[in-house]
Amino acid sequence: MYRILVTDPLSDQGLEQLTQAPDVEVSIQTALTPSELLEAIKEMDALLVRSQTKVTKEVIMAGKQLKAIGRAGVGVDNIDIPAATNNGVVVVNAPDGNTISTAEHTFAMLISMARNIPQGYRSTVEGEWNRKAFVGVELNHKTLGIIGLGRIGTELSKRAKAFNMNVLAYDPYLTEERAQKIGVTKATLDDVIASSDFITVHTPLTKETRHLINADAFRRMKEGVRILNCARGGIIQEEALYDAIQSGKVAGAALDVFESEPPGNHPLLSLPQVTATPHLGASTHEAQENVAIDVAAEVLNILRDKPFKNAVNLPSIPPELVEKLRPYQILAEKLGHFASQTTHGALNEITITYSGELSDWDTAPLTRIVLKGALSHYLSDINYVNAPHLAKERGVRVTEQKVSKAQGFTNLVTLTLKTDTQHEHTIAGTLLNGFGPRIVKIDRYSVDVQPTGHQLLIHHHDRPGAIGRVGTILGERNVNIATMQVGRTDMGGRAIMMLTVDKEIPDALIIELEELEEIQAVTAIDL
Ligand SMILES: NC(=O)c1ccc[n+]([C@@H]2O[C@H](COP(=O)([O-])OP(=O)(O)OC[C@H]3O[C@@H](n4cnc5c(N)ncnc54)[C@H](O)[C@@H]3O)[C@@H](O)[C@H]2O)c1
Ligand SMILES: O=C(O)CC[C@@H](O)C(=O)O
Repeated sequence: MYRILVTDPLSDQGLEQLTQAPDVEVSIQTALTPSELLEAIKEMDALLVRSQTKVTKEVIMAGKQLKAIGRAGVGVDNIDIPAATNNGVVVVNAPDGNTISTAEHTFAMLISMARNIPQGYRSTVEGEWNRKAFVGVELNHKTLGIIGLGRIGTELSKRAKAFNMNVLAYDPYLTEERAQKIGVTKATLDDVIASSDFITVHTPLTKETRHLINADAFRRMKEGVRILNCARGGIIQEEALYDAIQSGKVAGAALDVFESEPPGNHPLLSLPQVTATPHLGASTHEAQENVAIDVAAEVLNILRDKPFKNAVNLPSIPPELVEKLRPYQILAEKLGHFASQTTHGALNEITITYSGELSDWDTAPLTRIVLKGALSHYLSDINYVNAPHLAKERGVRVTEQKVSKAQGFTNLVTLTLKTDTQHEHTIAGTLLNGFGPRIVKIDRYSVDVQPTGHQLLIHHHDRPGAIGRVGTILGERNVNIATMQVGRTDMGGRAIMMLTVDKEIPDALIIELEELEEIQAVTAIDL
């Protein structure tokens, strides 16, 4: 039974798929204090939040069973992503469901700011009829500068164009081709700052975007510019905005978000030029239903070990690549596990070489799987999310190589592992069309081993009777040999046996085998 904690209000439709799932127990506890949250998270497999719950490192550490955090919305700045990654917790969001609502909200704020609708409303309900005080400006032919042309920025640009506005867009990832397709002018940040009548930000809050709009930026803006922030508090420096409004440089500001929420008695709210909403961008029935349904489905997929798409702390993989890589996942996992059980000493370095058809693909997801397997012998809490991080933290150098030729195979994955004892160990595997994964090389020896079940890797001297003696001892101990492979470098030299046996080999039997004169080392492997 999976236990899911929901700590912010989520739409009923989203929750329904959780409450009706036979393998899920849902606990809805909104408005928890930080210490109550630390207690409530203890036994939980997943946590679902919107933007109110602060998912700190302490919360993540307290969630000993935690596997997934779902954010019903886009921004994940209320979640400590590095802490989640380090603890192997997948963070997923619902990036698409509230795009239209937030773009519409931004546009609503843009028009209402241009026409002083909130101010006019307030004055009218207070009994005044002041038509002179609220003369506005048209949007027609004005320039809207959009900083961050992602999902919301793009939707907003369509609405602005419908109102005959010129749209300038700055986004470091915006290509000329995409700008043309959307029908906006690709601009530099300086251009947007200096040439716009309205400036709106639609970026995430990052190191680069924190205080992107600061006193210096306001100095370079047009007189009478109007500013919007329906993205994240902190992108605009609030004191600088206050000063720019007071000086007359900025004619109006429409804010849905603040550096600290709720903003309380914020100086900006005392200015008549400022209109504000309480983080309402995504607050429509449609958006809340969309994001809750999306994120609940994603979290269920994670818990049930099914594919999921919107992970924030895992690289996103295009669907066509997921399909291509899927058959290789088992091979990668088996090779990693094999390596973890047959490498002796502390791992210093692992090189993963992808050859043949694999050399043309993005193999980073396979590398995560190999690493998870290869380090699983040393680290109990390792998973796909934290494997690269834990490898780095342990000082394991990871290198990925691509080689077009695959030594006679269509594809080949080769792991070369080096330990602190200067021991170097190589394992190579391939995916045989129709037959699944095979280990085809162990150090210098060519083999053909199906990586499954209980196996014995025996290093021995190539002498008559060695194989027979191993077989006799196993037979006497009632261990049936299912398959056997022998490899040697040269006649009478070093050799290996790879046996698949029908049951787990006890330690005492390994010691007994190692006592045979021809045997150098015996390793039991479970795959
Ligand atoms: N007010 C709300 O209720 C509400 C609702 C939804 C989303 N949001 C916020 O709106 C923002 C945008 O959401 P989205 O879904 O469009 O995200 P998105 O990821 O689709 O778009 C963000 C864009 O910002 C660009 N960007 C990143 N760094 C930049 C920089 N330094 N300068 C310029 N551009 C930069 C990215 O390239 C990307 O195109 C996020 O901060 C999100 O949290 C707020
Ligand atoms: O949960 C909300 O309503 C806010 C969502 C919004 O800020 C987001 O980033 O998706």
